[in-house]
Amino acid sequence: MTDRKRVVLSSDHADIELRKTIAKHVETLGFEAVDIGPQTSESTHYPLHGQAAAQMIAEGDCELGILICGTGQGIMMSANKVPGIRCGVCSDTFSARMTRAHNNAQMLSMGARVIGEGLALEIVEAFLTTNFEGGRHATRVDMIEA
Ligand SMILES: O=C[C@H](O)[C@H](O)[C@H](O)COP(=O)(O)O
Repeated sequence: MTDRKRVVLSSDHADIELRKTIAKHVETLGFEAVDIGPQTSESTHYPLHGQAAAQMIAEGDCELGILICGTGQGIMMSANKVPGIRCGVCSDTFSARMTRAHNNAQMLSMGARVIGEGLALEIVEAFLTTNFEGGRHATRVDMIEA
């Protein structure tokens, strides 16, 4: 039995090695990494993977999620089609903090062809270690959901 928050990870073929490196980093930060693949770099379709990961959050299997595709855009759009999911694409740590603090995003998306590994790991840490501030931001997030 663990009380660590579960973080689902998925990607398309753009960079499965970056996803695996991030999964290890997620564990070192004290979270449980739930890496749902894919396991090979064979060309695949990002909507499948964005939707599968988002569904795990929507169903309560995981609290947070991290997605990777070439730009972070397509897999983010796919995740955001799942009701109740808020996923932001981030290429900087400020945005990663704010998408948690102000938007209560459960999912972070990044572009493996946009940023390098070092920055990706810092963005992940900023995202996972920031909490939603609530207050006026909760009113706005409720408006998104409505
Ligand atoms: O938003 C979409 C992502 O960037 C995909 O990773 C990208 O479109 C895949 O392109 P390709 O099939 O040329 O590797």
